[in-house]
Amino acid sequence: MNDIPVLTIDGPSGAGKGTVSRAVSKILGWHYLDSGSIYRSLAVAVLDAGLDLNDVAKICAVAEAMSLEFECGDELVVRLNGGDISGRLATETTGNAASIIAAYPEVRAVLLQKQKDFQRLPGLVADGRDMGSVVFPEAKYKVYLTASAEERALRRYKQLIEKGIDANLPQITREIEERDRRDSQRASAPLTVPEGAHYIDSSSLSIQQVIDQVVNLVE
Ligand SMILES: Nc1ncnc2c1ncn2[C@@H]1O[C@H](COP(=O)(O)OP(=O)(O)OP(=O)(O)O)[C@@H](O)[C@H]1O
Ligand SMILES: Nc1ccn([C@@H]2O[C@H](COP(=O)(O)O)[C@@H](O)[C@H]2O)c(=O)n1
Repeated sequence: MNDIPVLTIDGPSGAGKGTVSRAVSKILGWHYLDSGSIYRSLAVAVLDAGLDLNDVAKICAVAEAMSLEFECGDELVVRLNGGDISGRLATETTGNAASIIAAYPEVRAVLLQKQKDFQRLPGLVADGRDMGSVVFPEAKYKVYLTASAEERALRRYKQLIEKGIDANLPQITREIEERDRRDSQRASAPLTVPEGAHYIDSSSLSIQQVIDQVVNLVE
């Protein structure tokens, strides 16, 4: 435990955690941890190595060996072992593989310290599934951000189309529901509303309304 303030924003896929966290971290002048991008980067490394997604020992070895660099500008730039993989992180293939390997407690244990290391002055905004429950349980401010599965699927669909990535709405809805089920039912660090978290349902809120609520919580 130290005195560096942390704001955790947890919630299911497509709830707006990343969008809101990036904006709030800029307003506060705090650092930003997109923990999902760490799991996604590992998924890219594992898929590139042609590993079986059930081979926990080899996945852990890849997680221990991988070097990740993050550059937080307008767009997040992520380098895996020196190579820019930013363009590959947003796909549903990467997200689904990330969700499968994230269920292994051994994998989570390897990635735990890499996430804690982001806690630096003047403060940190951390988004993910277990930020307020496991990685930063002592965080001063906690938010649980959600929205209906239909709304989240629609947001993800529009986001992928805007990025020029081929997308199919019924398939995305199925995948989001499957990911919700896997992330919230796994035994290790499941998606949950952390104790003391401020609950926001953004289904009918604009991005700006959510940002304002979160900033008010801290200020
Ligand atoms: N309140 C909102 N109203 C409308 N669109 C939103 C809202 N919040 C976020 N979005 C849009 O939804 C999409 C998904 O948002 P974002 O990537 O921030 O979600 P996320 O919770 O970080 O998802 P993941 O955990 O899968 O990375 C983005 O295109 C974003 O602009
Ligand atoms: N703290 C976290 C963050 C992410 N995950 C897993 O990674 C998958 C991808 O995350 P996104 O936030 O980028 O969508 C997600 O579905 C989780 O399975 C996690 O377990 N813990």
